[in-house]
Amino acid sequence: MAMSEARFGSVEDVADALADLQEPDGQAEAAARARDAVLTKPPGALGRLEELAIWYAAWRGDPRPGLARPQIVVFAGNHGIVGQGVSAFPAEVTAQMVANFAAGGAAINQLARTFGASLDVHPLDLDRPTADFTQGPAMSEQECLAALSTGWAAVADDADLLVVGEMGIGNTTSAAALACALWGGAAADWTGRGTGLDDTALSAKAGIVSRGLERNATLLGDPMGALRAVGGRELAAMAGAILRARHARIPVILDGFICTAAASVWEKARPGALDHCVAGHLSAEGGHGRLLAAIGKPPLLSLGLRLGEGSGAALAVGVLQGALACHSGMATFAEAGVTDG
Ligand SMILES: O=C(O)c1ccc[n+]([C@@H]2O[C@H](COP(=O)([O-])O)[C@@H](O)[C@H]2O)c1
Ligand SMILES: Cc1cc2nc[nH]c2cc1C
Repeated sequence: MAMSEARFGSVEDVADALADLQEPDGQAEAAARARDAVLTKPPGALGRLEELAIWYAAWRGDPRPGLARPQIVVFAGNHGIVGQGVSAFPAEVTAQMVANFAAGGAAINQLARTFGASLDVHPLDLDRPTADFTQGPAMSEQECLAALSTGWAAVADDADLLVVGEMGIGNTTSAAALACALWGGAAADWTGRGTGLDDTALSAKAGIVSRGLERNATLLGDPMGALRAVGGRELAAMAGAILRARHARIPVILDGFICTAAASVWEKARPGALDHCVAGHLSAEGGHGRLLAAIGKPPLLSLGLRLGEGSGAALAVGVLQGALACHSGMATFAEAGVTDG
């Protein structure tokens, strides 16, 4: 993308976008709630599906919505921190998995097809990893803005649901550092096994997260500064896509630990900025539960997944499809001639 086309040329552009957020449609929400109350079921019997459908109706401005064009976008990035031995897999797997996505062989390809979602994959400068954040900031301001802009541009205007996912060997280390910078606590609270570290490597990883936070301390007071200091290109791109979705009133299903860490930059900068998002699932990555609690989002699913790629969120698309099929398709008590309770 030419620089002149980039959505974010400066940090001020990002602050402006965050200051100017769309809100849900209160009338559609009230009408959806009224409809939910007269559907042929005991009140509340569809549990969290009911609030889920009403939430979606409010963001779409339609009290009886369908879900026709779910879009999954996966961003891939490489991380200098991998040189410190923080992953069970080598950095080359990031590009190899991008090839696997293109060939249709990854889990997310199967899940996208299962739930009728489009799938776009954006590799971000894979042959130019971010800097090792124990040595200095992972990204320059311009690198971070370029990745945010790529994410912003990746969202289809006519999508009616967005799932953002990622692929990036080493990115659970970045996500742990970002979560710790934003939400406080000890590095070990946020550090998990990623692709499968043993106990020794896990405690070394927490030490590396801690060193990275000390090294970048001057940048961490500001959420955007934290994103560029210890994040990565795919994290910034996910954040850009999530912000664009808010501007287009496209509801978002968040995926696992890395996706949630990236999204939480906006929640920290402006509480409520993620009101258009739900948490798709609870990842097995240590720290994800704590992070979901920090942003106040209970997960829809808890299946022990720790894959990334948007996989947990893609499964939750099926839950939302079910919620909307019931909400928009069920008969009312009056229509069905069923006696109200
Ligand atoms: O989504 C999650 O919660 C999640 C948890 C653990 C690992 N991952 C995936 O595994 C990769 C990062 O793991 P690691 O060990 O290389 O930091 C990256 O490609 C992620 O998509 C993803
Ligand atoms: C094989 C593999 C597939 C992945 N998909 C998302 N993260 C991943 C990490 C690895 C190692």
